[in-house]
Amino acid sequence: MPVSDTVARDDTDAEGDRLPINELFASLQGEGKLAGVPSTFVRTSGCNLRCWFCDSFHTSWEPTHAWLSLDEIVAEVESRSPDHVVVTGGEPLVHDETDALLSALADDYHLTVETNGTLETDAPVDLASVSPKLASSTPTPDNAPADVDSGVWTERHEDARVDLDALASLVEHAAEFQLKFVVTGRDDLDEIESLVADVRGVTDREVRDSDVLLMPEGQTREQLARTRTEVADLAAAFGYRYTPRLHVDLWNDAPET
Ligand SMILES: C[S@@+](CC[C@H](N)C(=O)[O-])C[C@H]1O[C@@H](n2cnc3c(N)ncnc32)[C@H](O)[C@@H]1O
Ligand SMILES: Nc1nc2[nH]cc(C(=O)O)c2c(=O)[nH]1
Ligand code: SF4
Ligand SMILES: [Mg+2]
Repeated sequence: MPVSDTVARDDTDAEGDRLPINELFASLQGEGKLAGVPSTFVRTSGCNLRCWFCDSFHTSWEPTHAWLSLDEIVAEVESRSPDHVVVTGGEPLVHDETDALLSALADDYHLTVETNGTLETDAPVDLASVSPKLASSTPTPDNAPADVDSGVWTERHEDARVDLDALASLVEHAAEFQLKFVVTGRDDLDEIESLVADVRGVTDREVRDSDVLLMPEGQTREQLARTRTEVADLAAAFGYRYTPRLHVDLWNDAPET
């Protein structure tokens, strides 16, 4: 089961702003331009979307978490050795307190934010890792995770999954950015081309083809083995960058990897 379904920590009694934390661990960045870089991951719980394929089920469809104060989160980050921190989720930007966490870490760490691109932030970010969601991510009664009534979420997800203003803001705000698309097959490429053109149309910042990353859909080694060669071939054909999912290859996306 990718990401933690039980939470090792208790809710805090400490004073101050808090965030719902599903897991916090050191690993290697598995995805994107910084793949392979030792990084501490802070995974918040809660999301405004419901991708059918979400590899973090216990932060979206069925959130589990402990509430930790920002001071406790910073202390847990400081107790680990990486100088890169990845704030992810769930969708980290649904929580106002995420901005305060980023500000508290900014002087001492390289900060990546993994976001679905529907929300903005004013906080310091070194790499905005933006993963806009395509039509192929939308949950239906057939593909949604078991025991979930997807009817409501089909419409809510479809309505919310692309926000060009938020995408422009994220691309302009961070020191660096990447647009990291989850690709399920050739049919996704027309929408990616159209969305990249739309983003280029709403920002003055240059969006190079090398800022566009194609990532194969797959939560397990077996699933990835079925998708990655086609996605790599599509990246080569369209001139975009391919990103592996190293944590799936190496650890089969076990919790805290
Ligand atoms: C769990 S999400 C959390 C951050 C944010 N909610 C988002 O979607 O970007 C982290 C990354 O995993 C990707 N992802 C989620 N499920 C996936 C899957 N089944 N296959 C490939 N990538 C996936 C997301 O697109 C995103 O880039
Ligand atoms: N190793 C590793 N790299 C990652 N890069 C982005 C991740 C995420 O869940 O946001 C992730 C993750 O869960 N594990
Ligand atoms: S936006 Fe991210 S966390 Fe939310 S459901 Fe999709 S992949 Fe999961
Ligand atoms: Mg992950």
